[in-house]
Amino acid sequence: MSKLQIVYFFLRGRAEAIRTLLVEQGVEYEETDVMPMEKWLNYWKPKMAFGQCPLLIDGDFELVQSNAILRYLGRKYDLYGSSIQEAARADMINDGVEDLRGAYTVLIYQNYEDGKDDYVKALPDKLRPFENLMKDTKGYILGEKMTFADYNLFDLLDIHLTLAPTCLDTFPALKSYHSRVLQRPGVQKRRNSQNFKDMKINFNGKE
Ligand SMILES: N[C@@H](CCC(=O)N[C@@H](CSC(=S)NCCc1ccccc1)C(=O)NCC(=O)O)C(=O)O
Repeated sequence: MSKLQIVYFFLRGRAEAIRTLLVEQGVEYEETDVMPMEKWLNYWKPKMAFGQCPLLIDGDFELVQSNAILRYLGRKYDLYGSSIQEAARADMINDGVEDLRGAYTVLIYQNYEDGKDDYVKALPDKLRPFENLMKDTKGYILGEKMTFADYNLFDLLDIHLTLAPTCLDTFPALKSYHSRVLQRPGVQKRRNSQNFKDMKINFNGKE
């Protein structure tokens, strides 16, 4: 049985939630760096359905779109709740994560110097919905068991704590949630790995 393979840039970016899920679930995987840029542009990019990575290779099955990859792994490793309503709640929150991740990506790659102050000022209004959604849970998005969406929400909060270290200070549920996920043994295993420590968050080094 060949190992799962992640094809992406050597950075956290849109693959970190995937890596953390796999490490914590005890699933071994190999990582393929798409660089140098010539290799990305001439070899890997043309292979990608939408011209972008990450790509997950699972035997003869290949999947792009980071959220589709997370949902696939959620189904594969029983990280998608126990009912259609629970699955839908995980989907809803993951879609909310994607909305904020998209805004973060625009800031980082298109408007960092001029846009950071306004982004950080507006951040509480973007985080409050997550605080309201998480304040009554028993630990994670669906209660006591992690879901694929928890790995994405955790990564989203984590990269925002780098951007704005006090951004969770007025959101106690999110602050305790972030710490709770961070302290999970599998998450610690990922975070303490040299591979994680060597990776920037974003391609341009801005964070
Ligand atoms: N909806 C997709 C988006 C994937 C995506 O944006 N991938 C980026 C990498 S992830 C990311 S946050 N990209 C933003 C900026 C960036 C550009 C180039 C290299 C690395 C990062 C990519 O493949 N860029 C290279 C290219 O388009 O030729 C998903 O969720 O997987």
